[in-house]
Amino acid sequence: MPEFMASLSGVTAAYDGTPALGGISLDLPDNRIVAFCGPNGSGKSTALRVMRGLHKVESGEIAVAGRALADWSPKELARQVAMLSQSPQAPSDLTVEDLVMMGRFAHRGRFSGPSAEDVAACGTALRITEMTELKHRSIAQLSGGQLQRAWVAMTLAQNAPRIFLDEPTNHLDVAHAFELLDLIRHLNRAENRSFVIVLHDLNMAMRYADHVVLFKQGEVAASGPTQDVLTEDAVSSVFGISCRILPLEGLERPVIVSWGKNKA
Ligand SMILES: Nc1ncnc2c1ncn2[C@@H]1O[C@H](COP(=O)(O)OP(=O)(O)OP(=O)(O)O)[C@@H](O)[C@H]1O
Repeated sequence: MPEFMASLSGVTAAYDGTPALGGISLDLPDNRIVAFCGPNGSGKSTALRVMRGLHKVESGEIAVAGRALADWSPKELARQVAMLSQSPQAPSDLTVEDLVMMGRFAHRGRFSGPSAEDVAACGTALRITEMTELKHRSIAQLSGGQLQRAWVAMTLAQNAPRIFLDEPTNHLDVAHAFELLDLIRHLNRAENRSFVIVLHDLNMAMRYADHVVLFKQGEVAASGPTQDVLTEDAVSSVFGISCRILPLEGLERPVIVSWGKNKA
């Protein structure tokens, strides 16, 4: 088993010549929940996309599961890493069940129908995301949070050992956000699946992540075990806000309290 689910060395990336990643180096531990945190536009999504081979790097090296990204075939990589991007698109007349079945593309032959294994994987993904009752509904007729859960189900149906999720709690109410993160923790602890999750809620990152990468302006400001990275100084300096990190009785990890840019 590889030590790192992904390693980046001196990776630069750009959009139409404008830099988005300025030479980042990272080793992301395998079998862990890794959170990417940082301000808007700091490079979190771009880092995920280059790690999944969806955006070309300008320079630098990337390895996934101990093997250079360029050495994976697209289908092999899809079996290895499932990714949910921030604003995924699909035809609106698809049903939830059709969408989730799309997650099985890496396991299916070009002209073959779904196998018993495909059907079982989709059934499990629908059940664990609580979408079974809505499986016949068209995706155009879902609420924002239901649609997000349908996309998460599609990503989980891929049954990849490594899963990248870009803001998976988008549109979810607080209870469903906790449920999703509990599910991620269960899939990590019970099935050894590795996750990289982009999270804006620092308290969610504090509670659920084993490892945090803090991005700032296309650079890595800090990367390491959650409580070593999410310190008052680091959060204040990366986000430009005042905060305190306080223990709360009954919780294993402390909570981050911020009152914005002003001093108390
Ligand atoms: N498709 C694109 N075309 C041009 N520039 C882009 C594109 N996507 C991102 N960028 C730019 O690249 C930089 C990094 O963006 P990225 O989406 O990686 O940041 P992020 O940390 O994920 O942001 P957010 O928290 O807002 O989702 C930003 O300056 C952004 O404007």
